[in-house]
Amino acid sequence: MADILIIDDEKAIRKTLTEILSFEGYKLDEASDGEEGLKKFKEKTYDLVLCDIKMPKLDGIEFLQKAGEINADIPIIMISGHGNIETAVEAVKKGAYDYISKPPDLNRLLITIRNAMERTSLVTETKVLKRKVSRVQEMIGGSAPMQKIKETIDKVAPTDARILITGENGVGKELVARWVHEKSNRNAGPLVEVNCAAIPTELIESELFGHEKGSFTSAIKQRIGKFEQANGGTLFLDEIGDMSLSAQAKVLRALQEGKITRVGADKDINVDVRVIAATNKDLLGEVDDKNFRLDLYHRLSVILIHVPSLNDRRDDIPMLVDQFLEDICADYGIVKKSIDDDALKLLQEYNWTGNIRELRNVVERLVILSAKSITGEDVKSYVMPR
Ligand SMILES: Nc1ncnc2c1ncn2[C@@H]1O[C@H](COP(=O)(O)OP(=O)(O)OP(=O)(O)O)[C@@H](O)[C@H]1O
Repeated sequence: MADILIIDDEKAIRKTLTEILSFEGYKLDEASDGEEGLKKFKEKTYDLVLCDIKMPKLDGIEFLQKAGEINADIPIIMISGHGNIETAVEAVKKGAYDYISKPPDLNRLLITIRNAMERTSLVTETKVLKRKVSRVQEMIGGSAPMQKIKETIDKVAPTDARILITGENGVGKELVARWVHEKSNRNAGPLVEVNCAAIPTELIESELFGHEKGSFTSAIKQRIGKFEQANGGTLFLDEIGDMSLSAQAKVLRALQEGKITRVGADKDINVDVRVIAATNKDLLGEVDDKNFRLDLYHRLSVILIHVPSLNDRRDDIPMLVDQFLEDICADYGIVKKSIDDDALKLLQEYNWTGNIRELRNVVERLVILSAKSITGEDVKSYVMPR
């Protein structure tokens, strides 16, 4: 059932609108001036607002502007008296969905409300679709470390420099790699990803370099490897710290000579590939333990980008929460829920694993279990301290 907020200083108008709309099955809240209206608007996510233009304290136009800064997705319909049709038209230009005149005409009122709600669901649908077709997800975060990462990406992306991205699980290493590719001159070429930890040691060479038919028992047909697939583009070697020493030797050769050989073949193939690698391990420690080749480390780490854990960039949490709220509510096909300052503060102070997926899961849980506005109490009940 849709929630509507009526803001009008005339009690009689509020009463009439409430009667008509509750009869139609809407749930109503009332406010008697713009200031009270704004307070309610902040506390709860409405599906629609009906707002008078001329009111004490905060007038309709000011309300429209402030509400737009809080949540621009909620349609606002202005209620205009005789003397202020021009202002109502101006309000529509400034983003109001439409206006109705006083005294409200029943049919026009209901049709306008229904159309506005339909538009909201279209807007939500469009957002979901846009997100699905957009190539790379936005990298959220204005904290000092994130700003530095974004600056580094801008500087190094257009060069062909190899990059080693370090950081714990789920901190956004892959996203960094995607943005480097997107902002590089190779963005028309492919971005091919290999998760070195997920491939059994004995198959990694064939995965990276391909193989000829019959080169080993299960090689029933010829196969093109990831290096070849990434030709003209970028190869993202994720979890490089888990690669076997023999595969490391071959990767090193590919990087040194720009050539690869398919398993079981005797001729070389030239490849033009930019390599970006990522790891959650301390690679130099792995070198000390003789699990990783120092010469390969040097080849890969021309540029080093370290992505810090979420706990080391808590300033980004409110922005991430806001983005996740938007994404998750859009996925569920509901109007974006709001979150109050107490809840945000608790999330900002929480002891995270550092993995951004954990934050997303928590926001999803809060969206499912909380009312339209997520409060500090919700966080206390649904997000258990670890
Ligand atoms: N700055 C960010 N803004 C928005 N979403 C982000 C950000 N960083 C990471 N994410 C999201 O968090 C999730 C984990 O990110 P990603 O896969 O890039 O991390 P990773 O460090 O490569 O993880 P893993 O170590 O598991 O390979 C993804 O869904 C990603 O889109």
